[in-house]
Amino acid sequence: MSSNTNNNTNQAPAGASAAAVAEAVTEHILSRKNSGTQINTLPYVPTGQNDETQARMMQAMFSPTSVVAAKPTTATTTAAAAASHRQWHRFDQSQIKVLLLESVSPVAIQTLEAAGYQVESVKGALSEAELVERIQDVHVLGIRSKTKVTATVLAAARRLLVIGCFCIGTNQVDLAAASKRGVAVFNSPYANSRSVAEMTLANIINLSRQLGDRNNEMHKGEWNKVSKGCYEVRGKTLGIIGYGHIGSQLSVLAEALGIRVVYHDVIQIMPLGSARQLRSLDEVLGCADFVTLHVPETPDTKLMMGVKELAKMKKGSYLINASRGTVVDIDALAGALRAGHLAGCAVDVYPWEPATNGPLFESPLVGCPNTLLSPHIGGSTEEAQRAIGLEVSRALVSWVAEGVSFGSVNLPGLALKPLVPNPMTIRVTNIHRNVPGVLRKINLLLAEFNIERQSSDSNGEVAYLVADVTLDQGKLEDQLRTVHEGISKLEENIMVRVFY
Ligand SMILES: NC(=O)c1ccc[n+]([C@@H]2O[C@H](COP(=O)([O-])OP(=O)(O)OC[C@H]3O[C@@H](n4cnc5c(N)ncnc54)[C@H](O)[C@@H]3O)[C@@H](O)[C@H]2O)c1
Ligand SMILES: O=C(O)[C@H](O)COP(=O)(O)O
Repeated sequence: MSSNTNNNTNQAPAGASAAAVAEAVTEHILSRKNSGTQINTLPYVPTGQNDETQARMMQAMFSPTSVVAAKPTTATTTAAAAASHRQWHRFDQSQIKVLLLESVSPVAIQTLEAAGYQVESVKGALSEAELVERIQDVHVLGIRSKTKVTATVLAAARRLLVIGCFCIGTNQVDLAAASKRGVAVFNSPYANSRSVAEMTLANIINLSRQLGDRNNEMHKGEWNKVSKGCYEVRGKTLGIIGYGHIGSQLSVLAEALGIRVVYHDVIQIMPLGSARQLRSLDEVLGCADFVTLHVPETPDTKLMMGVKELAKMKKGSYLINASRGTVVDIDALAGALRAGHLAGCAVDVYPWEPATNGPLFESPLVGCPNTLLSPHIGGSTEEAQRAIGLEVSRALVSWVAEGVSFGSVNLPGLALKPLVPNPMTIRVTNIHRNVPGVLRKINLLLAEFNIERQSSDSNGEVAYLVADVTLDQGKLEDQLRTVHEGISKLEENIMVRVFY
């Protein structure tokens, strides 16, 4: 294998400095993005190259379209395999850079460090401009609900392979832009559902007994023993909007207290216990003593509780919002509370939330009667954060190290068997545009080898294919190159990675 194996036209000339090499690679990536053409760099690096070539090829290797990962060394790897792999500059897990924001659980840091990655953890969220600056060399980004990953951020994320949302919601990520760039997004779909359901139940009882107001008075030294306007929750009606993981969990807990449960959801969902699905939001608003929101942030749920909807709620009823701040018109809610139409509210999420802890919160709800405000802590329990930390960090490692997309919220989820422990078997993974004929082109490239297994699935505009392919003894280098280059050059290609 000659030292001039990288035949991309934008590569730095021989003898170029490390800085020039980095520039050349950057330029190459930009030109690809601008022109829509595909990167044609060789991601695997033959040994025995001079430092410059190594540096250049490492740069190429860590561009997002051409990472090649090696199988982690396992007990089953034979000496022959090791010898064979020694011909190549292996993908080094310690090169993977992880940026975690918003105080992600320490258990996630441990998992990612155990995988060999370089992990940087930041307490708060970052603004778009800060993230654009920080993300350029990052392969793995971990966030919670606050950090917005916009198309602009993604455009700056030249090396990004994956985003982990260490929470349920994924509305903070431009999922379509991520898919188009071959960036997988994972979340934790239900590890904090129970925590939110329990807090909502606590809020229902607290509102019904005006415990927030009594607590505030006592802290000011005021003894105010009253029963007027305070009720048991037994026999009252709870209206749940969004009967998903959280809504249905709450339904069960509430019925155990003797609360009647009705719900509204855009899809037909089997009621748990004695709960009843009503036909419309209005029907729920008209009969519930407590209305609680558990919908995702979507164009349809934006301001779904506005002036009109609040007016349709029963006089003296209560509203609880632990979903997303955009779902409720917060000025209208403050108006309904001050006018005495609503008897109270509990709010955990806001249209604007501070990026860090500190005395930064402002809201029209401050000072409203019987109003319980919490700083977006519905899912913030030790149990939930630990479970989320483990679940998401494991998904990130499986994606980076083996191309496993199962559980991805933006790419088709393929549950894959582990890599075959055969030194000649490689795993080819390819994200491509979902257009007619593309699978035929890929399979033409793979056809001359033994395909051990293959899966593919599509998800609107994007499809994902994984093939475990056994190459021929002694021809690994050439065949790897043929497969990688061939797929890279396809006009439908978004991202190709080969694991060996
Ligand atoms: N406060 C917190 O800390 C916290 C924690 C976890 C989740 N959340 C928020 O709660 C939301 C719900 O979580 P989940 O796990 O129950 O989600 P889920 O996806 O399991 O359930 C959401 C339900 O809402 C329904 N829905 C969607 N649009 C609707 C509409 N317009 N009208 C009625 N129903 C609609 C869906 O069909 C689904 O059944 C999350 O998307 C997240 O934004 C907040
Ligand atoms: O989407 C979620 O899971 C909740 O809103 C919790 O978000 P957080 O991790 O930022 O507290």
